Amino acid sequence: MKLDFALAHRPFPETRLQPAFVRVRGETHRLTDVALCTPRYLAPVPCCSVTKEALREGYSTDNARAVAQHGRLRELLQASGVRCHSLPPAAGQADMCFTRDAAVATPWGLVALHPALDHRASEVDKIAGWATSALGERPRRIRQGRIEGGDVCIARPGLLIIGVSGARTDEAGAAEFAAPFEADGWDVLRYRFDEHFLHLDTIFCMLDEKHALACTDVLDDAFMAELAARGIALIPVTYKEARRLGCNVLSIDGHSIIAAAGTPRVARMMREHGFTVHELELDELTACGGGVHCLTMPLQREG
Ligand SMILES: NC(=[NH2+])NCCC[C@H](N)C(=O)O
Repeated sequence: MKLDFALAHRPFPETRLQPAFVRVRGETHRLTDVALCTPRYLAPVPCCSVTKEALREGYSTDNARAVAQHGRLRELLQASGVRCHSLPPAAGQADMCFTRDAAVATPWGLVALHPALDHRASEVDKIAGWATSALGERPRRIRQGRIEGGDVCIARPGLLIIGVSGARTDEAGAAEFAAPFEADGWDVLRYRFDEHFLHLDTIFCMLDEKHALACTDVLDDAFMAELAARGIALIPVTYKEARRLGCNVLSIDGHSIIAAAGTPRVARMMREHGFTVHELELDELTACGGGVHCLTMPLQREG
């Protein structure tokens, strides 16, 4: 763990006394620490299109099976050299296993976000309290508008992409989150899309600094041109694959990728591009609208 973070660059004086344990400067740098929350209380809340469809098809959560699937994700992360930190699950917090959404690690420490839905917003105090006691890191809090972590992509040092559907993340939330990045000279790209797609990370996900999975039949051409202008090549995922969370993967280090099983064509394309892909059966979780990216809150990446 590096503790020599340049404090002079911190735009938040109130966090100056905190150790810089939580820090991510690029979404695909070597992951060393991640926060997970076991899906003991996972339940299908009909708040996103994928979960609504699962419910229409008769899905109900088998929590023992969900916990076992999640346990294999944890084992794979640990086997990949990633330290896993556990957020205690709580009854009534049906989506809390999707740790990505309530807080995000930035170059300047952890930021507790401002989710749109009540049951997701109630996760934030828990995570902020946990970060303070378990990690010794008091997060900055977003108070304006709405913003959820699935819409935040710290693509690489100097480039932040924020998904703005107006529902889970809106302009005010995006602006407050982006302010320190902009102050530090980062290029901030806002991508506005329809709330049907829930979060940016269901249709766009970085693999390394120059490659991303992208639901190219959904993303608009202007956004794809912006990505191309920044040297990011897109591996095309279809709409149906994206609904199975085929776009929603975790890059361990820019080479090794963890993906939910169920979109073999996407896994094959990633392998053809030279990535090592680990596929995990996670159907209890994907039925509730989240894949590997949503299930992981990176706390620290090298670099
Ligand atoms: N980062 C993500 N895509 N998270 C998925 C969250 C799914 C969860 N059911 C919700 O609607 O909030």
